[in-house]
Amino acid sequence: MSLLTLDAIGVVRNGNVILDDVSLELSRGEIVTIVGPNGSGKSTLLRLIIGALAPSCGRLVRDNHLSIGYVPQRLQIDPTLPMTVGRFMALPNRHRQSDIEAALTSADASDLIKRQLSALSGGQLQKVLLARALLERPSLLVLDEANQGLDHRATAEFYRHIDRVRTELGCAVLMVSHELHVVMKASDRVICLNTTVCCQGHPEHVAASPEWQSLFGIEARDAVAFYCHRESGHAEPDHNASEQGVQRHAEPEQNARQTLREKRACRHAG
Ligand SMILES: Nc1ncnc2c1ncn2[C@@H]1O[C@H](COP(=O)(O)OP(=O)(O)OP(=O)(O)O)[C@@H](O)[C@H]1O
Repeated sequence: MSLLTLDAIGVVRNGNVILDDVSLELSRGEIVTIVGPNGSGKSTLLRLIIGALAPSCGRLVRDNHLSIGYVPQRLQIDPTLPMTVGRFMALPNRHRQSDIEAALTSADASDLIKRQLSALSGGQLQKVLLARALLERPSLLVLDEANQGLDHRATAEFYRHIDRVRTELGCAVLMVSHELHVVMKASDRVICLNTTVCCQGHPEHVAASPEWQSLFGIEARDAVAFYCHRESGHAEPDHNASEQGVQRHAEPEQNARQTLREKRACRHAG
């Protein structure tokens, strides 16, 4: 059974359609990334999933045992509020000190436990937020641009950590990121959102799809292909989206498929 099912979800705010006809499913153990341009509805979709926002239409079904750990895009901290990282980790639910220390160590943030929250750098704060989200051992970890502020090396370690978390907890991971080439390599499935779901599937196939290229350009495709190729040692990346690897949802693409079928029919006929 899926952890989470969204069926034809729409969100309208102040007369603006922010999400339209969004359907998706999430299962335990998978890492799924939502990509899309600025203002395409990614954070709204995450807020809907964590229950901070109600859909205007459609159906959202959560598994009875679903528990969500959420790492927000940003956290406003009052600089006058005295609050150490250790204290912050114990809110709102109490945890054993040993569990807090283990979570911070696992997020490479053990040296921050006595520091003031308001004095952390952006990258340090993200590590602490991730550690706190994992304390609850969620069945779904939701990350909204959680690698913001991390340098190149810390970002690579961050995604290795997410992969370990997925294995250890068996949870699903749903994340949003603009670091397309890095985040896509770390994902099992990519969902390309632009108010509605344009296409979804295996990262390399999505990056090679026409919908992706019309949103992000050829350069983004090549950056992803190069990165995947270099990291995996695979043979030459396939720039032609395979029909198995990517599900598209745009009308022009249906026309393209039709043309493809016609071409194949011609080839067979010839
Ligand atoms: N309460 C609201 N009322 C009206 N419009 C809103 C509201 N909340 C968000 N929007 C609009 O919805 C659109 C999607 O916003 P959202 O923050 O979900 O996008 P995003 O894909 O996460 O963007 P970014 O990549 O820039 O973080 C934006 O145009 C935003 O201005």
